[in-house]
Amino acid sequence: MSNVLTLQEYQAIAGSLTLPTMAFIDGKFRPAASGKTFASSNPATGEHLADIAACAKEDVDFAVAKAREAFDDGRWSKLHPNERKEVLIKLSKLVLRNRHELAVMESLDSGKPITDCENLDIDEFVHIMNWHAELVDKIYDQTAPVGSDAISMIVREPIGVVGAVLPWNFPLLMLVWKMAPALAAGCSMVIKPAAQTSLTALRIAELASEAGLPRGVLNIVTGGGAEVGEPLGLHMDVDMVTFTGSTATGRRFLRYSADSNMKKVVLELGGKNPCIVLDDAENIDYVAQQVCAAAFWNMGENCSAGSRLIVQAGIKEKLLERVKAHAREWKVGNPLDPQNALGAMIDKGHFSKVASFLDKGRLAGYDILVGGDTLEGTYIQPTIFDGVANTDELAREEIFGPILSVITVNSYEEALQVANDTEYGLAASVFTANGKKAIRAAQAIKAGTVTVNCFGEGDVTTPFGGYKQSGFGGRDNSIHAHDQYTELKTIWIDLSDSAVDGAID
Ligand SMILES: NC(=O)C1=CN([C@@H]2O[C@H](COP(=O)(O)OP(=O)(O)OC[C@H]3O[C@@H](n4cnc5c(N)ncnc54)[C@H](O)[C@@H]3O)[C@@H](O)[C@H]2O)C=CC1
Ligand code: BAL
Repeated sequence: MSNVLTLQEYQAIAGSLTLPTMAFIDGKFRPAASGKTFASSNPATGEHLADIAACAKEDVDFAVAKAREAFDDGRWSKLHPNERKEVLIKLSKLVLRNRHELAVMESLDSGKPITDCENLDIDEFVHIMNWHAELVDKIYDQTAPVGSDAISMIVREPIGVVGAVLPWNFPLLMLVWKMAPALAAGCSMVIKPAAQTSLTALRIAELASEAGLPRGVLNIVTGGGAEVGEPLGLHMDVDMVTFTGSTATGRRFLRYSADSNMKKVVLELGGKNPCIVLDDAENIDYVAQQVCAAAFWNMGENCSAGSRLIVQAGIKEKLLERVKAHAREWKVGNPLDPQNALGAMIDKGHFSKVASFLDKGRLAGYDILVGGDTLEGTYIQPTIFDGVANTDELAREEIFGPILSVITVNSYEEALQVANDTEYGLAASVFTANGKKAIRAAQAIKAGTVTVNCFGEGDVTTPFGGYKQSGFGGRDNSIHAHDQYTELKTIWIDLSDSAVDGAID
């Protein structure tokens, strides 16, 4: 069932929103200790949205202290799993009750199209939250096969205080990817949303409190990367940091960890993902739709965007004809208008970066099959460049915009070689009617997720993360995500007759 309203209804909601502006620490909205704020604006219109607390190290220290206090006294970490589950499911219900408000807030803050905010971000938030909540009272610990003279229990304990540093491209979704498993496992959190997109994280924290999440368990500290992200990464009392964002910033978190308390670090980073279409692919119209979705969905502001189309020469002409037709269906414009599939780029700086790749493509003399221009404001046309070599800058850099580079290959083997010729390894898609080739390709491609005859990222049941410089230390989603917010402990109990208190009369 679609939950989408009309443009007029969304505009009315936008006009009546009360936007959160303060950090959320120890169960309360609070200004930054310095009293400073930063301006947050609507990327589609440039209009001022809110002045948000510009937090810094002392706010991070306060939030971590409160998260630690909450963790250590067990108000959440030691609750019966069933009680944690109930609070998180209540949060999901509150999200659904406030869905239109949250969807509009997300769209205004990020430039994302409202239909995606409604049908993807909100629905997935709820689904993922419920899945992890439901998991925690159904999983069991283990015992090891150590013989009859001992019992050896292998138990999982929540890891402690988790710092999460989030990107701006999927504010709600990245929040729940981190927050659902960490909270379900019993951790306390200090979360730093991207400065461009703080609003929905703050509102979720408020709803979580309404759902019964004890104070101090979920803290949202707003502000810049250097001011908030860095002190969180360097903090001596944070047990783990989970990060999604650029590879360059991810690298910093490894250094922060090494320079502080060797906290666990999980990184979900960039991608330059291949979409391989082999000569024997069938249902070309569907393949073309998927190629476009891979390249253009979320304005290409997506770590798993299929930004390299690696096509075998024999099918190229037929495929590109359909790809061009489908690319033109991706309407760009006002994110609040449900007619539009693409909204605005996140900010002027990022818009200029993506636009510079349009210039580079023109200068390089590639064939522009579709688009190639910016539109008034911070909009970029879905663009397809043909004739790109895999060694060219467009095929190597993560552009994070709706630009597809077409690379032609002559064989299956060449397709795989080109697909793997990248520093990244997040995701890949392969289109072929030959099952054996599909499986061999999926095995050969060095990427965390390989989809066959479709584009996608899996779902909450499947781990998401990268090989090579696309990821480090763990995965989002699935039971593996749950596990990474826990420590493994062995408890060995000696039952032998010589054990201290073990003799049986
Ligand atoms: N993998 C992904 O999902 C994402 C990839 N990117 C890529 O990164 C490029 C640059 O975008 P940015 O927003 O600058 O990404 P970024 O990786 O710098 O930002 C992500 C998060 O890290 C924080 N951060 C920034 N500098 C930090 C520092 N020194 N210490 C600690 N935290 C810090 C930011 O405030 C934000 O919360 C994009 O063009 C895109 O290619 C950006 C966002 C998400
Ligand atoms: N596509 C979900 C993860 C990301 O873009 O960062």
